[in-house]
Amino acid sequence: MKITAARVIVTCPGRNFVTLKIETDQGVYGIGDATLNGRELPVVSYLEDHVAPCLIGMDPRRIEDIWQYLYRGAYWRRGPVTMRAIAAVDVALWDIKAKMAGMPLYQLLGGRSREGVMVYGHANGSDIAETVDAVGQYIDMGYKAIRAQTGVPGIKDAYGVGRGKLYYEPADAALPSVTGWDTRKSLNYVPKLFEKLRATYGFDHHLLHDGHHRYTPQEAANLGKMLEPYQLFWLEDVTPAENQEAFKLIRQHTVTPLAVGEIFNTIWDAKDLIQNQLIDYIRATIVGAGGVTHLRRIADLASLYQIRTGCHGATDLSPVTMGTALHFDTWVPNFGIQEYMRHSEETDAVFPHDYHFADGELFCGETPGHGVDIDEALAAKYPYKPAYLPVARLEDGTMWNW
Ligand SMILES: O=C(O)C(=O)C[C@H](O)[C@H](O)CO
Ligand SMILES: [Mg+2]
Repeated sequence: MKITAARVIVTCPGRNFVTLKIETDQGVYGIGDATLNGRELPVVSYLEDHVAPCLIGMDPRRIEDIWQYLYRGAYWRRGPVTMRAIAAVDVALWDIKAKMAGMPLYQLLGGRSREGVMVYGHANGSDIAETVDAVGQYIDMGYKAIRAQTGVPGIKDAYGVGRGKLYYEPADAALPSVTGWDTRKSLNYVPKLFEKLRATYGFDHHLLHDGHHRYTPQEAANLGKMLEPYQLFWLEDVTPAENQEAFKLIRQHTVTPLAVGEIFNTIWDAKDLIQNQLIDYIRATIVGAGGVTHLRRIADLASLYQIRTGCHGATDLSPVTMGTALHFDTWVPNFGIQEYMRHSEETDAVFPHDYHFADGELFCGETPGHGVDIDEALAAKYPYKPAYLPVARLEDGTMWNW
């Protein structure tokens, strides 16, 4: 069996997606996602110019060997561009293998560990009152877990506060828009949101919050401590994770569970945090961390330390990643939760899929493969449109972490 073509499809049904389609001499094809939000085109070139020529003629059943060929063979290891390209190939090959086996992907991984996959949705508002209402709407829709982000008086466009309730999309401008940040104002305001949420809805639902890399380790520890009475499911990316020693300080001061990893690319980014038990949830996902083959290794390492998975699932991860992640989540023994930001109707139409939402959970389908396809004719109607993530500045103009 041989790979005959590896084509990259770029489409923008409301936002940009980069998709790889691998075709074989037996008529079976596989689909993988390679989207890198705000920096899409280098991955297109990496795949078209440097990966596709090597794949032609290879045996698509040799998933592990092809993964090692692309990882070791590039010499230049790791990084978001390389690892997204590898992820796209890996997912397309798992799709092919599962289709050939006539099985849904989770069966090849080891079979079902659970029926549905608990997801969390994004509730946001411009202030506490609006965010409390938004959380109520998610509770009414059946969600068991909700991430709450509020605008903060005096901060321009705080992270996580979108315009619509269900379809938040941060990459919204042809050049990066400038948002604001003020740690003092945020530390004064965010705990009040969770106080109000628990007073309004009680403690039956899981609540989550994303610090989006904004706080220093000391401020992060302070926030974690202030949030303890509200029993969060997790506090995410509360400080940047380049210096992983920083998490020791946070850990010493708070029992609020910590989640990190949506920007991690490999097991090497996560290894020290996992082995030192400095986090509770690992957020790496299929498209970011080298596909199913590599994410499985990260999850297995995490399981040794009772750390659970919480795959990134923002809208910049295409339905191909979401579908594949759901098969992964259905199998992985140390599953924690899956992020679920809904895609727009246009995106769902370009990527027909068999997963569905019910009662706060997502369910992968039983179609052989990962269950997500691409309608190429429809995709062609939505050409690539430059879109950037915002940047953040402090009041005095200093650049900060968005
Ligand atoms: O979903 C989250 O937790 C995020 O932090 C979303 C990211 O900002 C988004 O995926 C960046 O492209
Ligand atoms: Mg996040």
